Formats: sequence, structure tokens, C-alpha cells
Amino acid sequence: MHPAPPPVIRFDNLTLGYERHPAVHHLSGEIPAGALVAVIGPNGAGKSTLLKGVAGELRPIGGRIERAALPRGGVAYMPQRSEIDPGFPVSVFDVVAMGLWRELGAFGGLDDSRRRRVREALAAVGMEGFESRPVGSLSGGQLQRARFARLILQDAPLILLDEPFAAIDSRTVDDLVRLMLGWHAEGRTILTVVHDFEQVRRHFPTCLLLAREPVAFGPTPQVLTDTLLAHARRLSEAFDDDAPECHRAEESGGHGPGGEVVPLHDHGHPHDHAGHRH
Ligand SMILES: Nc1ncnc2c1ncn2[C@@H]1O[C@H](COP(=O)(O)OP(=O)(O)OP(=O)(O)O)[C@@H](O)[C@H]1O
Repeated sequence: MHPAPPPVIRFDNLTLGYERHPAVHHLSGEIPAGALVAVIGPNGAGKSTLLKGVAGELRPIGGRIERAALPRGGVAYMPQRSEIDPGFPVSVFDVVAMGLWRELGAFGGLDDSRRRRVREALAAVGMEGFESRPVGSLSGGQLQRARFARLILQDAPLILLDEPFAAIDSRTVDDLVRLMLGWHAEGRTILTVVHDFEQVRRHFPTCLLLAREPVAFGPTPQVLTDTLLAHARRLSEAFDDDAPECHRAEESGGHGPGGEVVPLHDHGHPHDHAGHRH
């Protein structure tokens, strides 16, 4: 038997929210290195919020997220809506080249070999020839391809994708899914928010089902069941948006409020799953 891969992320009685109102709470468990996880759940279940927390864009209001020290590009996070203002006069080339910013630093320049890599990334998403087009002139599918080209250059071991396949044509979905599966085959860890259960069944070995709290985490056929989905819907509908943070203790030992994203050290915990129910 192979030993379980080390965790890349560990959640410890995590609560994330806005202005002290929890959006997702009581999340504990681990995401092993190399996992390809579909984050699923009803509208408002806290899926985007969880990705923001893992990306470090939202500070926990309780508990902790521990993240392994990551080499190279660290975390690549692609939010749901494009962060690129379509009216901003910037070329496709420049938007994709932003994927190199970590490697370039504040004052690094784009030498010939880096320019070539930008062109190669665009070719890998079927966008050769689009270099000088203003991003504002792209279709939704083309813009999503360009955003994936930028991810290629980021070369991150942990990739967070928030609904990357929503509202785009099926050919673009197929091409971008193929890219994502290639990243998985390279051993990267990927968390993707997905609404289309057919896509989840076809491509994602593991699912995290959220309904403001974890409902289930594990192999997709065991999580994506009518019973668990109905349970998630009921939980989500019953959730009070104005509820204050509740300090329910975890068996693993909860941390007080004011948590944070901290480096992951090997505490010698047994490999367990995210999404304990209690
Ligand atoms: N910036 C924000 N400020 C205040 N509340 C927010 C903010 N973003 C999200 N929320 C609230 O947090 C809860 C979880 O939202 P989130 O976007 O994480 O859910 P989701 O599962 O991604 O939903 P969807 O599937 O509809 O995209 C919702 O009640 C939402 O209204």
C-alpha cells in the first residue's frame, strides 16, 4: 500500500465570513497533495468564500487554514468573475504575461525567452494570433482561455479555480478541462468550484460538498448522491445569514476566533478527510 500523500492544506475548525457573519464554518480536515477536488454545493453554500480563504484573500474569523510551504508559483487563484476590466486598454499579451509576475519581481523585464513563453501559453489555449488584441474585444470563451494561459505561466503547485467552466461554449470547456486534467497529471493540487454535476462525475475523483458547513468529502460516487445533495440543500436553506459566529468546539480542538492562514507543519496527524460531520 502506498502511504497517503502529505497534505497541502489543513483546515482546523475553520470559519470564514464577512463582517463576523460566518459564510462557511466548522470545516476540519486535509487536502492531500495532488488531489483534484470539485467543491460543490447549493447557491450561497460558501464555495467561493472557501477558495478566497485558501488563496489568502479572506482572513478566517475562527479556526485556521494551514498551508504547506509551496515552491515555485505558490498559489494560483482564478476568481469566478474576471478581475480584468474589459474597458481597460490592455492587450491579451500583457494580461497573459502577468502570469510571470512572481518570477519577474517588480522590476524584471520581459526578455525574448519570456515573450516566447507567453506566446506558447497562448498557443496552448488555442489563442495564437490574439497577442495584440485588446482584452475587451474577446468573447467570454476567449477571455477564459486567456486567463488559463496566464495560469500556465504561473506554474503554481496549488491551483484554485472558481467556476472556470461556467457560461462558456462546450468546445472551450473541453479544451480547458483537458488543460486542468494535465495539471492534475503533473501532480498539482487543484480545487475547483463546479456547478455541473455531469462535469464533476466525469472529471473529478474527489468532491467536497459544502452547505455553509462541510456535508461530505471523499470519492465522487460516494459524495454525489441524491441523499447527500438533498441534505445539503436543506442545510443551506435553513442557514441564517445574520447568525453571529458560533463557537462550536471540534473534537480536534478548536481554535479561537481571529484565525489565519499559517504554514503547514507536519504535526503527525493521521491522514483524515475534510468535512467531518457532527
Ligand atoms: N463580499 C461579501 N460580503 C458579504 N457577504 C458575502 C460576500 N461574498 C459572499 N457573501 C455571502 O457569503 C455566503 C456564501 O457566499 P459564496 O459566494 O461563498 O457562496 P457560493 O457557494 O460560492 O455561491 P454561488 O454558487 O451562488 O456562487 C452568501 O450568503 C453570500 O451572500
